[in-house]
Amino acid sequence: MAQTWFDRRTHAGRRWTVEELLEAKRASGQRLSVVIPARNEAATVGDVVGRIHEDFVRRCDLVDELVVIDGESTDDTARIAAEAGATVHSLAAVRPELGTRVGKGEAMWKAQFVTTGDLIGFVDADLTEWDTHFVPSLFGPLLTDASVALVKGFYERPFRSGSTDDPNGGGRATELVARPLLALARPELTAVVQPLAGEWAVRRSVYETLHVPIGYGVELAALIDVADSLGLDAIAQVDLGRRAHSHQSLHDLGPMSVQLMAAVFKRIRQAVPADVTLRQFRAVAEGYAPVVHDIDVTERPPAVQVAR
Ligand SMILES: O=c1ccn([C@@H]2O[C@H](COP(=O)(O)OP(=O)(O)O[C@H]3O[C@H](CO)[C@@H](O)[C@H](O)[C@H]3O)[C@@H](O)[C@H]2O)c(=O)[nH]1
Ligand SMILES: O=C(O)[C@H](O)COP(=O)(O)O
Repeated sequence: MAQTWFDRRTHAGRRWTVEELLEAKRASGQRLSVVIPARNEAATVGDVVGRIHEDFVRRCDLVDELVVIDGESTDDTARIAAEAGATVHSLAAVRPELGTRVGKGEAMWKAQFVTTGDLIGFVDADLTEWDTHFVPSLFGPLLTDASVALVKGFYERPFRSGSTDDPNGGGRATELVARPLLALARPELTAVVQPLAGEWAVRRSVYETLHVPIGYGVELAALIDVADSLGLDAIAQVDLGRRAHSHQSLHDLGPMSVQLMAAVFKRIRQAVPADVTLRQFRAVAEGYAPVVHDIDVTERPPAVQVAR
């Protein structure tokens, strides 16, 4: 099943020219939004926003809205993103009556209330090696095939830190958590090459029906829920080439992994507490110092169920 899907639904990047996609967009009358969730990404957000703005907002009208959801950054992320051409919304200012949780998924959920595109594409703000063709490549299957609801990007993932430069060493949470979880819980999704890719696109009409984990479970949840509700064939994947990002520390991937596991557990009807405590240990001179994380694994309801 997984291999059959892979053969049918895997596309080369740059398969469609921008002109072809502009034509498909005009013919279908659809509007496109690009959403960039960003929390303390002052070092990279200007490059990500600026280059997308230049290629697809200023030079042509492929992208109708370029939006950054600023997740309570304490650095200059919001100012830099606005200067580079994005419309910037602070997480807390979007539908404040709904409250605010800090997390990537929260930003992507709230993005639904400040965008209008029929198609929504997500791009991470911490990219250090990437290309603007990511954007048309992700929208290509949605603009050209009405049966596709969600498109995942995939790519080579180097791991670069200090003197380490391993061309395929990136994606620690992907390899140690997401892939094994899918192998156990949803084997039909194991042909998704990068299940955690932050670069993906979805039809609003589908996204607004999904429950959205407030943290890093957002990608796994969307994959599973779209496969369950619309079938595997509603998902496509596109080869984006190479992508590098700023790496989190191993210990910071612990809380992320709890959120990934919680999203999958909930989808196999395994009970999960609303708040999870993760306890890590650091060796110090006097012994071992515990580092305790309280992790929010709640989910937001489908946007269609939220009163406007
Ligand atoms: O509270 C947060 C945390 C992160 N982000 C942004 O989300 C993106 C990805 O976050 P990051 O912390 O860099 O995650 P990664 O370590 O890159 O995690 C990978 O794996 C995650 C789990 O699936 C995915 O959500 C990510 O997109 C994917 O890049 C970046 O633009 C962040 O600024 C927020 O907007 N709010
Ligand atoms: O997607 C992942 O697995 C996490 O973002 C970690 O990626 P990294 O190991 O390349 O930092």
